[in-house]
Amino acid sequence: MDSSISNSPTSISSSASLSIPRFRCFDPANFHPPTTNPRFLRSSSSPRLNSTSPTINGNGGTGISTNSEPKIVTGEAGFELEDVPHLTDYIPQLPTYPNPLQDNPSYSVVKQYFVNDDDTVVQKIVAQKDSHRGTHFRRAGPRQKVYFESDEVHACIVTCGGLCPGLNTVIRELVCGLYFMYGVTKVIGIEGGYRGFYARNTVPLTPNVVNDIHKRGGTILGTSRGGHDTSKIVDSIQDRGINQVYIIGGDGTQRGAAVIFEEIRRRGLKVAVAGIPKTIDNDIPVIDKSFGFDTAVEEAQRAINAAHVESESFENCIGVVKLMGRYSGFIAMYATLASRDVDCCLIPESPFYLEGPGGLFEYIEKRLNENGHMVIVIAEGAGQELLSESIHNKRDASGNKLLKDVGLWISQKIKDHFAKGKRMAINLKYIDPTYMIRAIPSNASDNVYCTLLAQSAIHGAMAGYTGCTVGLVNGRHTYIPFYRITERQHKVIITDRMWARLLSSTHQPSFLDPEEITGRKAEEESRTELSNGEDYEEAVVLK
Ligand SMILES: Nc1ncnc2c1ncn2[C@@H]1O[C@H](COP(=O)(O)OP(=O)(O)O)[C@@H](O)[C@H]1O
Ligand SMILES: O=P(O)(O)OC[C@H]1O[C@](O)(COP(=O)(O)O)[C@@H](O)[C@@H]1O
Ligand SMILES: [Mg+2]
Repeated sequence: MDSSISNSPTSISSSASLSIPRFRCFDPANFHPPTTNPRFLRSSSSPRLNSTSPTINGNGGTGISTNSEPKIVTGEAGFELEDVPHLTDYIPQLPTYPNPLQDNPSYSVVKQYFVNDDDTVVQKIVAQKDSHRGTHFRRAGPRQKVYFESDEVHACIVTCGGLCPGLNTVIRELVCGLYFMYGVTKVIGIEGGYRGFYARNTVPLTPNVVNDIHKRGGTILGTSRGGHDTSKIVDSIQDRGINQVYIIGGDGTQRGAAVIFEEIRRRGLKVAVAGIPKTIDNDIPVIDKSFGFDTAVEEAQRAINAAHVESESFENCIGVVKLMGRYSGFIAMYATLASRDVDCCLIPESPFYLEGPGGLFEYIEKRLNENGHMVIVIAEGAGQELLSESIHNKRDASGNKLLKDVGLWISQKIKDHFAKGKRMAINLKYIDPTYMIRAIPSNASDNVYCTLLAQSAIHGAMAGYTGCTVGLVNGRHTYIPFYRITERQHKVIITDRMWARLLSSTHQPSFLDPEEITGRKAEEESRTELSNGEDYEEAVVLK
């Protein structure tokens, strides 16, 4: 990267200081969407960047964009930056201040502490000789200039959706990071999720208050589903004089954060909105892995171990463990791979069947005959189509489909099958640790991860970035536009090598006939081509 190029938001707000950057602006006339992805369709008729903007930042210092269409900047060799919104996109001429970190004794020893404003992180790291450089995200980290003075900041933190190990650590590190890195003392907690903005009191958060909370599971702020009333939430933000909003939650929460950001932008408020993605299911795309996931997988080992001990101790015994995973089976897959005691892992992405050749019952009988016991791990969203006769259309307050209890269902089906005609006398021990794996404090490595996520969010908000979430991409912290992580779910790809590793470790049947496998491979391949390798990339990030 040419170091003489200045693309900082500061240089943008003073158009006189603009230098010629090597990034080309988006040119709709020459742009051919590589995919049917809605973000491209949405913006195909209108420039995503001010066409006079020569920099990778904000509004380019030349005009105010009136909506928040994706900010895509293209460059040489297929380089594409999916940039995030900046406060200067809709509030020009914002003053900047030197980053107080430069006077912080702890950080003064760091050689190059501030991140270059034009640093980006590539999404697809496996490349071939002639590969296009592909999608990039803005690198997270502290900037030399900030858009808030320390005593001007009034931050709030909210946690939404289901629990996940590490929520308290993120809260702690947001409070401590704001306080110790940027001298921000006004931080409040919004209680009980989104509805807390307008229906509950707030709690003042100081380093003292949050000092020990990372040792506890859950969230000290409470959480909820539903209750997202955008205008009431933004009214509350405005009335309370909040100017930095830190929102910790999953895909639903980030969708909510995106509309809050749009409303804030519409009202022209100097309020930075930063998301921190939370999902125990690891179902958020783009990012390497969500915080708390490792902790959950580790805790799941205890349940699997118990199932193994039980099943080993009784004749023809089957231990069944149900784990979380509504639409994505990552917890079940990783817990299975880690344990080595699991004989069969069933996930939502891999349809299975019970009866007949190649079915689950046949496999169970075979394993019991060979080994006298077996362990089955089932993700809560697996096999829901088999329960269809009893499927209802109930949804939770956030609109998520309520699942039937597949653990109980499959346990009963197995019992009935072997009881029928006295086929085989079996024992079955069903363990449902569902909430136990998410209600615990995060482990050491998740704690460090949470710290970095919180700090990235703070650096971004202080630097004026908004309307984005922080996320680890190929081991680097980045700022990712909201739409990018809410547009689809991250799922296990069963034609990928990781699932093959699982099949070869458990020796379970794939439950797919060869024709189906070929069909699925072709489907995955065409999806990979269409999306310029993004799905493939998503599938491999956890390898
Ligand atoms: N499309 C949406 N628009 C606005 N708010 C949403 C949307 N989807 C979910 N939310 C809100 O986000 C919060 C959390 O969503 P939920 O799906 O329960 O959990 P998660 O964020 O973990 O996926 C809820 O308060 C819900 O009302
Ligand atoms: O019973 P609850 O609290 O709705 O949570 C159950 C759901 O929460 C999850 O753990 C995670 O879901 P979210 O990421 O949407 O919070 C799912 O696996 C599970 O279906
Ligand atoms: Mg969700």
